[in-house]
Amino acid sequence: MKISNVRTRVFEWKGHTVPPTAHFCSNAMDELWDKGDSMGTFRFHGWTTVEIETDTGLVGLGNVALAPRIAKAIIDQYLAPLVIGQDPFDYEYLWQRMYRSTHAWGRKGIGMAAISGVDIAIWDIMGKAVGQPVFKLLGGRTKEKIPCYASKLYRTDLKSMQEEAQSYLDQGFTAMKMRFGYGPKDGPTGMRANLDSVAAVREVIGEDVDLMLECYMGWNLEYTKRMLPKLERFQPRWLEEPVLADDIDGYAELNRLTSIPISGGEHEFTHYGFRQLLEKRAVSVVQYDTNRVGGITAARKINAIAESFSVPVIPHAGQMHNYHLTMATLASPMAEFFPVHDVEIGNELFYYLFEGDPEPVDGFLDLDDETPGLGLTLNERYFDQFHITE
Ligand SMILES: O=C(O)C(=O)C[C@@H](O)CO
Ligand SMILES: [Mg+2]
Repeated sequence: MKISNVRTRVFEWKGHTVPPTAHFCSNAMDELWDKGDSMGTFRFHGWTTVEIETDTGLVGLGNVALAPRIAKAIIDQYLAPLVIGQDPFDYEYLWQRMYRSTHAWGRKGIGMAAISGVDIAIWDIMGKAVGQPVFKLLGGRTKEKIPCYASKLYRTDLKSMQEEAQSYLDQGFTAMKMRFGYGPKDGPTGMRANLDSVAAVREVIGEDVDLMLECYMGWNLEYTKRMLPKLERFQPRWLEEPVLADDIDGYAELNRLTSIPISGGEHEFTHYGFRQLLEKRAVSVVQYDTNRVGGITAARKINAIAESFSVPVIPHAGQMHNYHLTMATLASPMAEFFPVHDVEIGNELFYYLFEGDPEPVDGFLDLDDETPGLGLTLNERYFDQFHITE
């Protein structure tokens, strides 16, 4: 079997979006004097799809969620010529071919995200070719079902956050993630507002529900050090991405300081990047996203390294490319789940573009043993609400 064609498309949402309010989610722009629309750079309102065809008529579907027009250009100009004419089962060779030939500029960021999209499509083809779900090629079923946590709870008024938290309890979730709205520039008042929001959510969910706290790189080392002792009484499951992804020593320092597990990796790339994070004991929870980190070929290597450090892997974002790895990996105890709702920050856009993701029932997801590949197709129902570039 040979790869005969690589088709990329960019889908940019032009439908209704819910505008985020001020202090919606702390993020890396917050420390600048002119924040402007600070969440602007962190919205995901576009996606690149990668459809890889074979001479046997199979089509594998991959995707990239970062900088979609650039991802498309990289795949069209650089990566497609490297995989066309090749056997998709030579996936390790193809990954190395893409990685090494783009090494001067591709190792991290959008170069690696583009490689991820191609790699995910190749794994989809392999599953379809042998008539097996991808998780069966990765180690098979390590759990009866995948526990998942509801991930939204952006900072709004406390009553709305409490109602939202209650709605996840009502749906059967026993774990959820909330976002902070304030950071170093907001002073003691912001610090108090951050603590009040955690207290408000804890008040509703009690002590027996896992609560994850997301900073999205909107804090700094000094601020985080001051926050950690104040947060300990809420017993969070983890504190996520407190500082910039590049400050690996900062992560390591924080992780040593506190009983709260520090999590990260959503903005890290390849097994080389994660080896560094793990060797430095910088994170207590690994959170790569398969469609950024180097695809399934890189993610499975990271899983093996993390297992050897006894660090759990709980990928960013849920979604099928991550769920298959989570199902096949004992070191992955649960998955993130973005609740389905109107398009807002863009995490939920996946459901408008793709079909096939399992719906959680009582806080658990399952994957079908009979659906070959990743089990994902394009959802044409909303195509008229996207600007589509071939
Ligand atoms: O879900 C996460 O971990 C994210 O970082 C999502 C991002 O949109 C910030 O909330
Ligand atoms: Mg995150």
